[in-house]
Amino acid sequence: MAANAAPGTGAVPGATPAARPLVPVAVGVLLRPDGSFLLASRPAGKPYAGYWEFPGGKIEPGENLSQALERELREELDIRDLRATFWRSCVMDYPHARVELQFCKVTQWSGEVRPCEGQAIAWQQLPVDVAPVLPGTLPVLQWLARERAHEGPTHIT
Ligand SMILES: Nc1nc2c([nH]c(=O)n2[C@@H]2O[C@H](COP(=O)(O)OP(=O)(O)OP(=O)(O)O)[C@@H](O)[C@H]2O)c(=O)[nH]1
Repeated sequence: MAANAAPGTGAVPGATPAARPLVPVAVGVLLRPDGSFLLASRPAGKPYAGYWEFPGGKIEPGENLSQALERELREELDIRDLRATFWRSCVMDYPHARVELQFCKVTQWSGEVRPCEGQAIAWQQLPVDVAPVLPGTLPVLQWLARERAHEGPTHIT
C-alpha cells in the first residue's frame, strides 16, 4: 500500500478512483418489415429480473461483436444466420456493472423466434406497452422515436 493511503482502504487520498471495468455487451434490435421490434424480459436470477430489454448479452473473450450476437440470439431465441449491422453504442453505469452496449439492427434471420430461457418476449411498436423497461433500453427507444418522427412518450411507465 502507498505510504499516504487512507487507513484500511488502500486508496490514495485525492487520487482519481480507478475506473470500473467496462463490460462489452452485444445487443440485437430485431426488426420486422412492419417496423415492430422485439423486447424480452430479463430472466429470474439476473440483476433487473423482469425488466424488458433487447435480446443479447456479454461479449466473451475472443469473440467479436457479430460472433457474440449470433451466439446470444441462438441461445436466447433459437435463431441464426443473422443479417445484422452495427447501429449505435452507449455506456450504462449500474451498481452491478459498467457496460458498453453495442446495438445492432437485425433485419433477417433463419428460424422462428422462440424464447429459450424462460423469458417473456413481445413484438412492440412505439410507445412500448410492456413495463418496466430496463434503463439501458430507454436510449434505444429514443433513437427509434427520432428515426420514426414519433412524438409523445416512448413507453408506458
Ligand atoms: N441484453 C441486454 N442487456 C442490456 C440491455 N440494456 C442494458 O443496460 N443491458 C445490460 O447489459 C448487461 C448484459 O448482461 P447479461 O446479464 O444480459 O449478459 P449474459 O446474457 O451474458 O448473462 P450471464 O452473465 O448471466 O451469462 C446487463 O448488465 C444488463 O443490465 C439490453 O437492452 N439488452
